[in-house]
Amino acid sequence: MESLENSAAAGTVIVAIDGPSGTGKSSTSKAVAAQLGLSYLDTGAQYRAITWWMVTNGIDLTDPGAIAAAAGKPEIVSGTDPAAPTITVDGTDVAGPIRTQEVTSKVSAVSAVPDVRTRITELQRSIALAAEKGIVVEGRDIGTTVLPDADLKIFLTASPEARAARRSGELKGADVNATREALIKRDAADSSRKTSPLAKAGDAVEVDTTELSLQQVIECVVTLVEEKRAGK
Ligand SMILES: Nc1ncnc2c1ncn2[C@@H]1O[C@H](COP(=O)(O)OP(=O)(O)O)[C@@H](O)[C@H]1O
Ligand SMILES: Nc1ccn([C@H]2C[C@H](O)[C@@H](COP(=O)(O)OP(=O)(O)O)O2)c(=O)n1
Repeated sequence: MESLENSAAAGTVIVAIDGPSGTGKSSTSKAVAAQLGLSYLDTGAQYRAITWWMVTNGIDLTDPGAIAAAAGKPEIVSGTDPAAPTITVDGTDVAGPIRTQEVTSKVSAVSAVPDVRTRITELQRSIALAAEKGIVVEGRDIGTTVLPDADLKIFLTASPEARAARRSGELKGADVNATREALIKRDAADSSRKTSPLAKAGDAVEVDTTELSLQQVIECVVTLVEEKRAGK
């Protein structure tokens, strides 16, 4: 891999934002990238896209060997404009289909398979290297594994209750308790997998968003990026 420090030296900034589901990673990352003129990458969307392809192609998702054998097949392309992020699989726009309940319930099993992670991690690093002005990359293992040399690492947290309330607000009519249980189950799977689990990097700044508005979280992260840029 070409050193990501080269791009940082050229005046770009690489920001890694990790955390569990519903902590505000996507909304915060998109807004921070837009405000600072940076690219934006939703790595969860990539894991969802490969999961959608496996479901659509009838891969047995109870068999890690079958998942690994198919991991290299789909071509996943992410558009990194924070104002209009896109995701395609073999040229098909999958922005809608990757958000279904079926994909959400299966994505942890697919993303736990090492061959899937190797492939998607390579893709993520090449996208980060290509970002001329820098990039905000959000996910679960960005600060720990994908971009360990990121200029700034943020780890967002929030209580399960706050996260479930936010998510069920999005899924109209969804039961908050059921949403909460599903979130906790997915976080546990993502945190306990052997390869590159959801984890806070030792040098990440933790921001508890439970009592903060989205605007407050955005301002906090923008300030941290500006401080980094100013060399503080
Ligand atoms: N600090 C916050 N306060 C209230 N709602 C928030 C906050 N941060 C995000 N949200 C809302 O919660 C939902 C989930 O946020 P999202 O950014 O998708 O989280 P994640 O990417 O971590 O899963 C969205 O509807 C978003 O608008
Ligand atoms: N860097 C990443 C990003 C996501 N994943 C996996 C684990 C997550 O449960 C799924 C979906 O991620 P996504 O960020 O879309 O999830 P939510 O927006 O929190 O619902 O992908 C991962 O393993 N590594």
